[in-house]
Amino acid sequence: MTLGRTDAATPPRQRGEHPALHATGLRRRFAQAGQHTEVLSGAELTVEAGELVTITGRSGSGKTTLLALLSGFDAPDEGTVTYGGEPADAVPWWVCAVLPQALGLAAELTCAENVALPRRLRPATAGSAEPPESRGVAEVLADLGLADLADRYPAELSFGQQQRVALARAVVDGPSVLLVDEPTAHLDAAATGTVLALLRRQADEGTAVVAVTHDPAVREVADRRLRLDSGVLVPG
Ligand SMILES: Nc1ncnc2c1ncn2[C@@H]1O[C@H](COP(=O)(O)OP(=O)(O)OP(=O)(O)O)[C@@H](O)[C@H]1O
Repeated sequence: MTLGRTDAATPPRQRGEHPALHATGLRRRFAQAGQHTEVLSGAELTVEAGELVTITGRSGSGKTTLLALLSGFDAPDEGTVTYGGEPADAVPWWVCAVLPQALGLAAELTCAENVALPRRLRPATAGSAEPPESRGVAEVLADLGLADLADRYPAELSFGQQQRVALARAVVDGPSVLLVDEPTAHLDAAATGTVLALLRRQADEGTAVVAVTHDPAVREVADRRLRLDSGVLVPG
C-alpha cells in the first residue's frame, strides 16, 4: 500500500487493521552528571505498512534513543511499542530490521556472508528456510551498487560501502518494520540515489520504514515528515 504524501502526524488507515509499528507514551530518562534528564517525554508514532516516515531533530534531541526503543535494543521507562498489534518483545526478531549508525558488520565475514547472516540465524522452526519475501543476496547487493564487492571483507571497503552492505543485510528478508539511522550520511549523490530508491521500493513493497535523517534528499522521498522536539514527535 502506498499512501499519499502528507505531513499529518497520523496516517490514514482502514478500520480494524493494526499498524505495522505503533509506539505510544515513550519516555526515556538518562542519568547525566548526577542528574536525570528526560530525553523522550511521551513520544507517539504510528507507521503503516507501505509508509516511509522521516524523523529529523537537532543533535542530541533523542533520535537515536527513539530508534533504540522502537527496535527493542533499549527499553522505555514508560510506554509501549507494538508491531502489527503485537508487543515488540513478543514477535520474532526478524520482524524488525535496523540499520544502526554503528553498522555492526562481522569483520570475519565477506559482504555477501554478512548480508546472508540474518537468514542463517533464523531458526528452522521459523518455517521454510527462506522467508517468502526474501530476495537473493546477490540481487540486493547489486541493487545497492555493490555487486563487485560481494567477496570482500568489511575492512576492505569504505565506510559508505560498509553502510550499504549493512542496509542490504537489513532488507534482504523483507522485514515488516525497517528502522534506519542516517542512511545517507556517508554517501555521495549517486550512492544516495541508490539508497533512496531501495528505501522507497522497500516501503512500496509493504515495509513500514522509519528513517532518522538530516538529509533533505531522504525527506523528499518520504510519505510523512516528523521532527523530534522537546521529547515528542511533531509534524515537520
Ligand atoms: N546511554 C546513555 N546514557 C546517558 N545519556 C545518554 C545515553 N544515550 C543517550 N544519551 C543522551 O541522550 C540525548 C539524546 O541522544 P541521542 O543519541 O538519542 O541524540 P540524537 O538526536 O540521535 O543526536 P545526533 O543527531 O547527534 O546523533 C543526548 O543528550 C545523549 O547524551
